Amino acid sequence: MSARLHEFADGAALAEALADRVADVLAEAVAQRGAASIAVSGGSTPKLFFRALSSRNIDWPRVTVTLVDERFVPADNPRSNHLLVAENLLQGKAAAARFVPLYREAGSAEAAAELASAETAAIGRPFDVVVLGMGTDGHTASFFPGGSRLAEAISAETPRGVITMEAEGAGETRLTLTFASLRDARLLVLHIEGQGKKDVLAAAQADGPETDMPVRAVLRRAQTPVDIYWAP
Ligand SMILES: O=C1O[C@H](COP(=O)(O)O)[C@@H](O)[C@H](O)[C@H]1O
Repeated sequence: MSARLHEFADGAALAEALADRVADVLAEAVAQRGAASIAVSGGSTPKLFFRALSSRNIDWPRVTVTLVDERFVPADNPRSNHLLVAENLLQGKAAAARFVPLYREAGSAEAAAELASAETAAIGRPFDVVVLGMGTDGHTASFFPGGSRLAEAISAETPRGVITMEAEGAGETRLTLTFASLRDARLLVLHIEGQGKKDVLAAAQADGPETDMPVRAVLRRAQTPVDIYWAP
């Protein structure tokens, strides 16, 4: 599947443009279907974008926000993606959105994944918007090279849902939406910043196994063309 590259002078310009684009797609979904959905990533990259999107004038009570992936930690943990979203996206106008977390206080990460699978399935499919990030190791979502369930996570045969992932570079056990949950989003964005990640992207766009750079699964096999948003 082809990708389209959108380049910006800096992260602030990217954040505003991406927020405009995402807000347009969410508003259109609300107008056409009465509801909209977005799955976002964590990490250090999306903060400015989250703040820009939170100020957009859309019908937020009709918007459901969830996460592409999460660490198996409670929402008050500084490494929680839920916390990042709560502090930066679910603010201002966007505080009225419904948020579906992936972490649950369940007995195990597997039990949490089952609960999160059921609740994310109820959001409706496909997602209107998915915003992915990428690590310098070529992971996206929690599809980590060497991950314990990587083959299952990126298989086209694995159903939509949330599964657990353990990997050396991941720190905590992860909860991640499967590839099938992400591949057909109406707007599928890969948001990366910095020359280092542009170089990683170029490597991912070259030949090689998906298991070495799992972002390749999305770049090669997503049903929706990937919109790559990049700033230095
Ligand atoms: O572990 C994660 O990392 C990626 C990339 O994060 P960044 O800090 O390099 O922006 C992120 O997309 C993913 O959601 C997160 O869990």
